[in-house]
Amino acid sequence: MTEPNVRFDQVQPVGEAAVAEPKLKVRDVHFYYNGFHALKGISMDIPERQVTAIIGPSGCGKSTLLRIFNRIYAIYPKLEARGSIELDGENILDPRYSMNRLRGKVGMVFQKPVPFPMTIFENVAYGIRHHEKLSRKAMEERVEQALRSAALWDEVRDKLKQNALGLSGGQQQRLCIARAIALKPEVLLLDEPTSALDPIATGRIEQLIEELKTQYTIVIVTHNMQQAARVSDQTAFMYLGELIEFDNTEKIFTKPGKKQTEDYITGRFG
Ligand SMILES: Nc1ncnc2c1ncn2[C@@H]1O[C@H](COP(=O)(O)OP(=O)(O)OP(=O)(O)O)[C@@H](O)[C@H]1O
Repeated sequence: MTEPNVRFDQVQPVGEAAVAEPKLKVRDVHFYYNGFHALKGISMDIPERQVTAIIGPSGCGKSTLLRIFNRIYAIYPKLEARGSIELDGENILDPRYSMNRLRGKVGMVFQKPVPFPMTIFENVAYGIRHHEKLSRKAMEERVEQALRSAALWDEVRDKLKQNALGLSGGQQQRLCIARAIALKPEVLLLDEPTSALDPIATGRIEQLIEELKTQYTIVIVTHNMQQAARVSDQTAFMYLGELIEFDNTEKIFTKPGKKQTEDYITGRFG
């Protein structure tokens, strides 16, 4: 394993998508799975209250990068991240940045909806209780607000005490989004959030992403290039652990700057 010998403030982010006030500043990030070099010097600026999509062929490191943004890897031994990721100016990879604080600021929704085997209400309330002590009334308001933001309230308002596992796949995924939103995060990470859903449920989630970006900085990993083109403002194309190109989504899909990007979006590989 080689130690990258750089000063992070000297590393320039890739692409035109660099913005004046990024929410997340990623600088020379390397990631190792038990010695396997999975991310190779990623630098990018993720703009606030916009949707940034990460695309690329299977195994290129999309999910690895996304998971670093809330340091999920830290719960596993032998996984190691190098470099820096500043969230509002503070390096979240620094072990002194508390996990609890990070989880409050950066929410995550996974590929397969995984509601807890408890009531719909409790699914949303559970995480809040770990972070805050609210009165019953305040908790009810917070849960309702989260379910409304996730465009699920009207469908579940009369069955909050029913088990969440009885919801459809699309509803379960919106519940997982509500659960993440309930903690009032600033950044929302979505790891292929619609890959287990039918086209109608997918459309609802895409519409929801459009609405949520007025309040949250969203980063989405998707295999579906049409989806990246539809929902995102910026797109990052990765290949073999490297960030090849990062630019406005329209530019990436109409006039990519790199041949590898063009080959990928035109279906020549991947
Ligand atoms: N737990 C792990 N242990 C060892 N290697 C891993 C682990 N997870 C991922 N990798 C490797 O790291 C690289 C990046 O994986 P990652 O899951 O981030 O890719 P991806 O672009 O999200 O792929 P996909 O689109 O197939 O989900 C791959 O080579 C993968 O085999």
